[in-house]
Amino acid sequence: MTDNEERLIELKDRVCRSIDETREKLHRLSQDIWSCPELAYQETEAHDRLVAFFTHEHGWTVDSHFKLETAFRATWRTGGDSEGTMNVGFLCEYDALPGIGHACGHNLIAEVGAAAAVGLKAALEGAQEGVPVQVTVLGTPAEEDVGGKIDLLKEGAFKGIDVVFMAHPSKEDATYLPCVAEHDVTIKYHGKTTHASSYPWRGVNALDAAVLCYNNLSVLRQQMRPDWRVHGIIKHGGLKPNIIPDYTELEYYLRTPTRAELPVLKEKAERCFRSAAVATGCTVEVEYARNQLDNILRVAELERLFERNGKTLGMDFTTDEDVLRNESGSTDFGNVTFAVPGIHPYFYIGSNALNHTPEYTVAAGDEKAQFFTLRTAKALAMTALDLLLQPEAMQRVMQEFTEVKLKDDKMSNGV
Ligand SMILES: NCCCC[C@H](NC(=O)CCN)C(=O)O
Repeated sequence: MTDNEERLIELKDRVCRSIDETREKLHRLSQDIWSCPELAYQETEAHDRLVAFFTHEHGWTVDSHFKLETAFRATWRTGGDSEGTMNVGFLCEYDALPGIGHACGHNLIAEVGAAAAVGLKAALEGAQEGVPVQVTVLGTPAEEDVGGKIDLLKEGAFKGIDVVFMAHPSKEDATYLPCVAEHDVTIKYHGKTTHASSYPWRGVNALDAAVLCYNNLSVLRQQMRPDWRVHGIIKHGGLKPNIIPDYTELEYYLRTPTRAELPVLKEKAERCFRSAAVATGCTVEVEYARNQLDNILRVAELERLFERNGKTLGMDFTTDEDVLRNESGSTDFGNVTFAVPGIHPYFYIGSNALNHTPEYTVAAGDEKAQFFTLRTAKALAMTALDLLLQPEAMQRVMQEFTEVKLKDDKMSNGV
């Protein structure tokens, strides 16, 4: 075994020990976020709690309200010249869902990011031979909405970060799950009110348009690729049965495995929106969210390193092809992966509950989740050490990142 390999093992042990030594503070952090669920862009308490956490940990430079009201940044760097310094990013999410609190376990995402960063710092600050590194923690709000990471990308918050890590609670350990491109769209129909019984023929029914729109999209599914998704709600359907609705509103999510396919689905969906207006005589407004979520650009080398570290800690990564191929969601982390190589693995938290259910909310606040959460943080920090101490591994990551980006560019440009 080479000296470097021995050094890597020692530093990985340090990471695990330091995370274990910080487990009480980390658990309190996670519990405080979990017990005060806040919606996208309204995560003020979570922001303040995380800022306080890093402020009280020595050595961090903390920027509160970093480019966004509820985003933050905490940085720590070893000495040495900035030239050779690798900047390793860890992301924290902390937004909850309406009505069901932390049903996606974002309190645990925050804990993983904080734990991995604290663990990596503790391991490196005591290292005899300096490893030039900057550890950057970014608090990224509103993943469940239009994506705070995308806003932060636009504001340059990821500039200078060489590799980025986060992890997401799930019902199993997975180095990767399909994370697809997604865009929110709001459809508004305008009609004309009249008495629904006395002279309905004099009205223009916006609810009819909404129902036709819903049905148009429901039949579109038969002509969609099986891995595309169209799903939504009628947010406003009218005021009273005897008033022909003159305004209705629907919100839909349109999803395709790659960002290149999304325009194709949008064109088909828009025909559904507009034909409902034609059929009823309504006018229609189609409004897309300011941010489109991109699919995750995968870097297999990062996944391989993470899986190897996770297995040494006992993580049991699923091999269920149905899960690995079909159980997809979206995340604004996808947009980050087109700017910075990164991984977004999933981790078991001691429950078989499904994300976005009240049962998952309970599981995300359960003490039982702590072991699995810290184990994942250790695996992330260990993977960062692989890159820091093995430049050839980082070179492989960058080479692969360049290749997959080129391949995506060609697909997006129809080349
Ligand atoms: N613009 C809507 C984004 C919805 C993102 C959401 N993400 C997840 O559920 C992943 C875990 N948070 C989704 O896929 O619906």
